[in-house]
Parts: sequence; C-alpha cells; structure tokens
Amino acid sequence: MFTNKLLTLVLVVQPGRVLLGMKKRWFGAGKWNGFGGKVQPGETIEEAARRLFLPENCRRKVASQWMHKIGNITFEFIGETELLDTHVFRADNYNGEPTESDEMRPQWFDSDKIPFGQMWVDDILWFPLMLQKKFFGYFKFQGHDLIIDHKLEEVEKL
Ligand SMILES: Nc1nc(NC2CC2)cc(N2CCN(C3COC3)CC2)n1
Repeated sequence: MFTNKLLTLVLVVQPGRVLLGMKKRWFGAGKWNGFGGKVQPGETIEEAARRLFLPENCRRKVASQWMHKIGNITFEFIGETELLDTHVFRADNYNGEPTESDEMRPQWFDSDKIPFGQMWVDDILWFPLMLQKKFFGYFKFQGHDLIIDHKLEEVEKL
C-alpha cells in the first residue's frame, strides 16, 4: 500500500558550525536543509549521497569513509501512498569551499543559530539527535507543515 522513495541528506557538522543550503526550487524550495536528492536505480544510497553532495571534480579525491550514516527518517503524508525514506549522513571532514548551484545556496550557520524557522518543521526535533547520536525517525504529516504524529529513537547502530 505504501511505496518507498529513497532520498539522501548530507549534513556537514563542524565544531561550532553547520553547513546548510537554501533550496532554490522544487520540493522544499525556500527552506534551509542539508544536501541531497533521489537515489537513482543502480546506485547505492552511499553513492547517491556522494554524487549529490560532492561536485564531480572532487569525488574521486575523497575517500569512501568520508561520510558516515547517522540517521534514517521516514516521512508519511496523510492521503499519499509514497513514503520518503530519507537516509541522513554526516560529512564532517568536509574542508572544501561550498559553491552555489542552481539547486542550493550554501551558508555556514553557528550551531546555536540554526534557522529552524526557515526549515522543515521536523528538523528542530531530530537535529539535536543528529548532533550527538545515530537515530531512527518516523514523521506523519498533514500537508507539509503539520506533524500529527512522530517517533524518534536513538540507536547504537543503523
Ligand atoms: N530536513 C528534512 N525534512 C523533511 N521533512 C519532510 C518533508 C516533510 C524532508 C527532508 N528531505 C526530503 C526531501 N529531500 C529533497 C532533496 O531532494 C528531495 C531533502 C531531505 N529533509
């Protein structure tokens, strides 16, 4: 009854700061978020996370353990049969200079000044977990702005 759409989300968390991007179009336009998108057929979730985060020219220079999986969040929308199965990674060793794309405008934020008012409403709930641990999340939405039910649990292993 539900289909699963595999998505990736990469966050760079460094001492005292987090890299976010302003989504410029399509789903989530106008909100700050991590970097990601759809997993294509024939690629792994990790490969998709790298493809969508690292520009072409620096992909081969970056080791595979450069990103690590820290969360998995499933989003359900009342009345819709497609679940968004979002796999969250951290790429803390990122030392590049983020560049603007036609999709995202990157900006560093102080860890204590995350712009939650301009982000998906679930973020304020799981960001604290993402900063410390690994976690599973499930959010049931009414539309795109109202969470009518959710579950969040810290886990040792994903
Ligand atoms: N932080 C956060 N919250 C979400 N909340 C649910 C929407 C209510 C969804 C979400 N993502 C799902 C969409 N994905 C777009 C990039 O290509 C598709 C980014 C990650 N990211």
